[in-house]
Amino acid sequence: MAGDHRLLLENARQVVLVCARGERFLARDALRSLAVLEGASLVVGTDGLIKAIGPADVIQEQFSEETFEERIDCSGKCILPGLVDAHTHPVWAGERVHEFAMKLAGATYMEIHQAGGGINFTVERTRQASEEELFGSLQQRLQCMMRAGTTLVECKSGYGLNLETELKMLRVIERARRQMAVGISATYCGAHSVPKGKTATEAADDIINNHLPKLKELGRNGQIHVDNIDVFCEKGVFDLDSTRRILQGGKDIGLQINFHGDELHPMKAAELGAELGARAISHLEEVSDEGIAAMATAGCSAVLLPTTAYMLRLKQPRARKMLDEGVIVALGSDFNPNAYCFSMPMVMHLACVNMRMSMPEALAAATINAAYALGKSHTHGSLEVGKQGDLIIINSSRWEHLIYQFGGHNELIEYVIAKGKAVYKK
Ligand SMILES: N=CN[C@@H](CCC(=O)O)C(=O)O
Ligand SMILES: [Zn+2]
Repeated sequence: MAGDHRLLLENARQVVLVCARGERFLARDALRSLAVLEGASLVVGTDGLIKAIGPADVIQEQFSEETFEERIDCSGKCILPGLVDAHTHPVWAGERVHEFAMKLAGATYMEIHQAGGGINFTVERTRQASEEELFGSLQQRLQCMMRAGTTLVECKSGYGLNLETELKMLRVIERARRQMAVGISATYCGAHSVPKGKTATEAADDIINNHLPKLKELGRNGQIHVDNIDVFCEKGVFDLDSTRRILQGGKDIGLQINFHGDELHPMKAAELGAELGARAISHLEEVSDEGIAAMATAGCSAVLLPTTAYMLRLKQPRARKMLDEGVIVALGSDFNPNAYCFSMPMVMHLACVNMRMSMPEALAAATINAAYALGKSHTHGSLEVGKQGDLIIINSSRWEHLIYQFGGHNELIEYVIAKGKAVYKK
């Protein structure tokens, strides 16, 4: 049914704006409490953007003569921004549940990786998979993420390593970006592992001389849109020098730098990222004090991944130190065959319990700061007039239940809305 506006959400107990003054991220004292309206309504226009937010009686008065394609009574419920997942690997084929058993029995991530398991195992299966098969599984995975409240997600390639399969993965991500309601930030991660038969230097040369020029060409003619460049900077994978060359090459063709660093060993990845103007660095379990300070000064966000430290029983990244020093902290699910988790509400819960973040810090990290990590916080990550109408409605009178009820999001989330249209309804 056509209307003057797309959606009216009426009389919510709480509308969690997250921020209300056009902030591009929240850090330090701004994280003490989030902007929340009580007894409020929200309007999304036919363009999918938020048109108005305010006290329920004011909105009722202001829009009394207008019509809406859909109206939802939110009495007793909370409205929050759609969640932003700043780090996922959702395109792959094959099964690695057997590796979970190996890890439970004591094997480390790197022992499995060096024995040909881990990323390289998934690379072989993904190379063999058809584009159709990869798209089908990606679609299902993204639907599971949306069901858990995610409306913007970063999606990496990186299980191809050769140009042919990396492009196949990026085409699959591009198809999802065009066809699905969820917002996607696409990341080229051809340096996720050193392919068999090559050294890290040879792999870096191949990426710089062959992969990046092809990406530039495909981006120019509108075939594939890639936002970010990623490298797994790790002992036994890509060293600091190769990482630098690849990231700089990506930056030179206009990509945002957003890479894996200081996960299993201290690599000085944070220092490198700050120097290169990286938008984000993920993991950081082993980051140095100097690296934290450099990231804070450079406005380089830290994408923390509580599922990884939990599943691999690693030491937790020092979220408190980063927050205290003014680093922009974001969160991601790290969905991949090693960390099989679709749920940002569970990620926020783990961040609170295991990394000692507060609930406002965790929600900001999973909304405005995650959007910042993807270079999209001017359009996503908070409920403000002019931003995209991506939001969730939960059946609870306080927003904190979304974090508190561990694994309870399926019961709590009543609607997931993207650009003002319900993409999930309980
Ligand atoms: N650390 C590197 N990459 C992934 C793991 C990928 C895999 O094991 O398949 C991560 O972020 O956790
Ligand atoms: Zn990752």
